[in-house]
Amino acid sequence: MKQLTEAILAQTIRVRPAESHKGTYGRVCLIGGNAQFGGAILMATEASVYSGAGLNTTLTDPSNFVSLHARLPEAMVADFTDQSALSALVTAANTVVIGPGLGTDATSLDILTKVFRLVSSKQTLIIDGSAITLVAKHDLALPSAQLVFTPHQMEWQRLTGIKIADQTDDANETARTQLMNGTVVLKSHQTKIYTPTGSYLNTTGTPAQATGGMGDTLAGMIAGFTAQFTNQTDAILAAVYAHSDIADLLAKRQYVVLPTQIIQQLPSYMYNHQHK
Ligand SMILES: NC(=O)C1=CN([C@@H]2O[C@H](COP(=O)(O)OP(=O)(O)OC[C@H]3O[C@@H](n4cnc5c(N)ncnc54)[C@H](OP(=O)(O)O)[C@@H]3O)[C@@H](O)[C@H]2O)[C@@H](O)CC1
Ligand SMILES: Nc1ncnc2c1ncn2[C@@H]1O[C@H](COP(=O)(O)OP(=O)(O)O)[C@@H](O)[C@H]1O
Ligand SMILES: [Mg+2]
Repeated sequence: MKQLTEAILAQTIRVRPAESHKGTYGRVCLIGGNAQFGGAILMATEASVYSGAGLNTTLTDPSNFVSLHARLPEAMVADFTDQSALSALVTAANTVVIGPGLGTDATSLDILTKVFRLVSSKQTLIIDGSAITLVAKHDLALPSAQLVFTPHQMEWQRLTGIKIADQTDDANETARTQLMNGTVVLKSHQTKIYTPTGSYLNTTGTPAQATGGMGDTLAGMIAGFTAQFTNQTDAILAAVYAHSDIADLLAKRQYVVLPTQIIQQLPSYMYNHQHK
């Protein structure tokens, strides 16, 4: 297993070409946030916007529209039960993220299965949070997209049946290949990334990060990075490294690091680590 180093940042974060526009930096569609978990999709969306994705649309429960717009006027919104909006927005996206705060009821399952039917092989699909739990519970067939699962250890246990104590590198890599030809970001205090071209250990991170919404934020960062940067594996690795590296920097002076504080740091952090 290779160790992730700071080199992944400059390798991935390019200097923006002058001749460009918002479309150059990718379209992200984020789906989640039921009436109870609106904060999760808000944080994922904010992370994608602050990572620099050119156009961001959030499909969520309408009860989240006002809070999302009040915080983040840059994002567009639509009702996640609106079939025609879902179809148009998912189809137009480069990267789709589904699951933060989606919930696991019948409506959530219906939205997830519709999204699985809509995505195609050129799109990156990030499956997080409730969406992982739903795939596991209903044994859903996976679509042909560039798949990225972002489970914590219990979500990985639900998906693969491998108990947390038995989640060794060999077992995880075998489970990944049985599941799909995509990437697994297995989150813990030492996050590991299993990709079709190799496995990586993240070397950044702090217990100051152990707070609700931290994974939702990572899912949004992975969306923002994959939408903008060409090499999808590098984009995922750079997002994982940056998410926890920013937390490490803040934790030098803070007891706890909030997800939204990491998000606030993204534009200056990426400026400092772009390709020279
Ligand atoms: N502000 C919002 O809107 C927020 C909304 N959220 C949304 O809520 C939805 C549910 O997601 P979830 O992760 O909160 O719940 P679930 O899937 O039941 O997993 C928890 C169980 O797993 C266990 N566990 C074991 N190892 C673990 C590990 N390494 N990391 C984490 N857990 C670990 C853990 O063990 P325990 O804590 O009991 O020791 C517990 O039994 C999802 O859509 C998410 O996006 C949240 O993001 C919060 C902020
Ligand atoms: N002790 C820790 N050390 C380093 N990173 C941690 C620690 N605890 C949690 N994290 C990170 O926080 C995130 C938690 O993700 P997740 O459990 O999905 O949160 P949520 O669903 O509440 O947003 C992961 O990126 C994980 O690596
Ligand atoms: Mg989570």
